[in-house]
Amino acid sequence: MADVETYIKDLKDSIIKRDPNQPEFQEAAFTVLDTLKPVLEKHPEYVKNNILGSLVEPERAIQFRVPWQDDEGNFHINRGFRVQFNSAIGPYKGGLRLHPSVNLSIVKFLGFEQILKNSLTGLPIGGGKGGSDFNPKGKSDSEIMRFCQSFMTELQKFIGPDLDVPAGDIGVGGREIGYLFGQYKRLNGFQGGILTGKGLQYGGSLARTEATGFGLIYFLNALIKDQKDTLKGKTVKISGAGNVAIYALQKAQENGAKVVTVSDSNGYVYDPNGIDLATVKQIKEVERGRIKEYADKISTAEYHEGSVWDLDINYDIALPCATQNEINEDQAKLMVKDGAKYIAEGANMPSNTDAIAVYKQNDIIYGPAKAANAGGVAVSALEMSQNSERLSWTFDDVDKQLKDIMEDIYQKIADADAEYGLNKDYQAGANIAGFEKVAKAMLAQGLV
Ligand SMILES: NC(=O)C1=CN([C@@H]2O[C@H](COP(=O)(O)OP(=O)(O)OC[C@H]3O[C@@H](n4cnc5c(N)ncnc54)[C@H](O)[C@@H]3O)[C@@H](O)[C@H]2O)C=CC1
Ligand SMILES: O=C(O)CCC(=O)C(=O)O
Repeated sequence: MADVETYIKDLKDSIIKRDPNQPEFQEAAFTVLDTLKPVLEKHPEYVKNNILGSLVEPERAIQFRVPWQDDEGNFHINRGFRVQFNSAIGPYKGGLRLHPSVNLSIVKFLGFEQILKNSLTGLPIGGGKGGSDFNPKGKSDSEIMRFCQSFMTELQKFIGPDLDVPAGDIGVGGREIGYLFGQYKRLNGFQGGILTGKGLQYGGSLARTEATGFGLIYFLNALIKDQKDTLKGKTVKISGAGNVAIYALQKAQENGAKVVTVSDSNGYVYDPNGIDLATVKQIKEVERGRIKEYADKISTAEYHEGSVWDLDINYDIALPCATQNEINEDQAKLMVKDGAKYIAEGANMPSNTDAIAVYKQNDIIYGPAKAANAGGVAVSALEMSQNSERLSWTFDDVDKQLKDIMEDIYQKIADADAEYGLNKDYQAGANIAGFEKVAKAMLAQGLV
């Protein structure tokens, strides 16, 4: 049997050889492989049974054509994906992303992260992810509807309430889930459990809209409390102005923090008086506008093109809630210079590998995405439970369960950190705690 170092190195080499053009997937997989070394030392059976070899290879990766017609009658062809990565502990579960950057590498990195994230929730859900390189920006409602109908016409062959349950991600919110659900129903009849993030009138869960952002703050609170500190009075930078960012902003403010930035892919607003939540909701949720418009409405705010992580101000907490690799090494160094003490990731893989090294070298306490943003998928799993029992729970009931789950996730990763002597390396703690449950299930189920 290979020693652990050689085993990991051979696995990385085989990933590079098989998938040379998948940098995002390599980044996600290599980070996990590197942090699992202490578990493999303790559990040689995982090496003997090549559990990690199975973990990094999706059970199934589906790619399909998505034809749709725009309002002027032109024909377009996009590419759709669903990667069903791992079903060891439950049906595949994870969102759908609509963004021009979507390709197999991005869907695989997201699906891979989802395996360990879903495991951390303690709920019976496996990992998957999907999406398309369709760009929803500037499209009319009818174009979005026609695209979603075409996408679901193909996707419906591969999903089911006990098989694979997609949800939203970048570019997929309540409107898109509604169109996707409608098309599924037209083809197969009403089956509430085939998607989550549904409207409240047809099987959605209260608090799913808020779940990822609220969950991020529940997680952050647990982490900060453990450092004998508090969120109250802290200055916070948030990136993004979508679903995750908006509800992180709301809950951070409810906890007495001052959030001074939000952003989109064009630029960011900095409001030293604190961002006005209602204005952001109006621009992004109602008008579907650009964040630049915030500065037209609020006189204390400045708008700048570019990345919010290049803004040089003193602050305490970073909450990246936009997209992958939005923070690089130099931006992480600026974070250190600006006095930030904590980072908790609302987006998936927003910090690149070099940025994470800077956090660790400078004692910035780092809450990694797969733990910090697990609230969305956790409430999705609660939506699945409500669909199965044909009941709807109250907002407070779901919110309370969400809070408990996020605190439990923090405890699991802190315990793993302590057990393996990781010295507050919560990234390794999250990977280890998420992996152990999946690995035990995979081992029990044999070579499948
Ligand atoms: N919606 C959910 O329940 C969950 C989402 N996430 C992750 O959170 C992140 C945000 O997702 P959502 O808020 O759902 O999407 P969304 O579509 O509602 O919002 C995305 C936001 O990020 C901004 N953005 C996109 N690309 C950007 C770029 N290159 N630079 C700066 N800003 C950019 C957009 O302008 C928008 O404000 C993603 O990484 C997603 O995978 C993670 C867990 C659950
Ligand atoms: O709610 C879900 O199933 C999707 C959540 C998701 O895509 C994520 O956690 O990144």
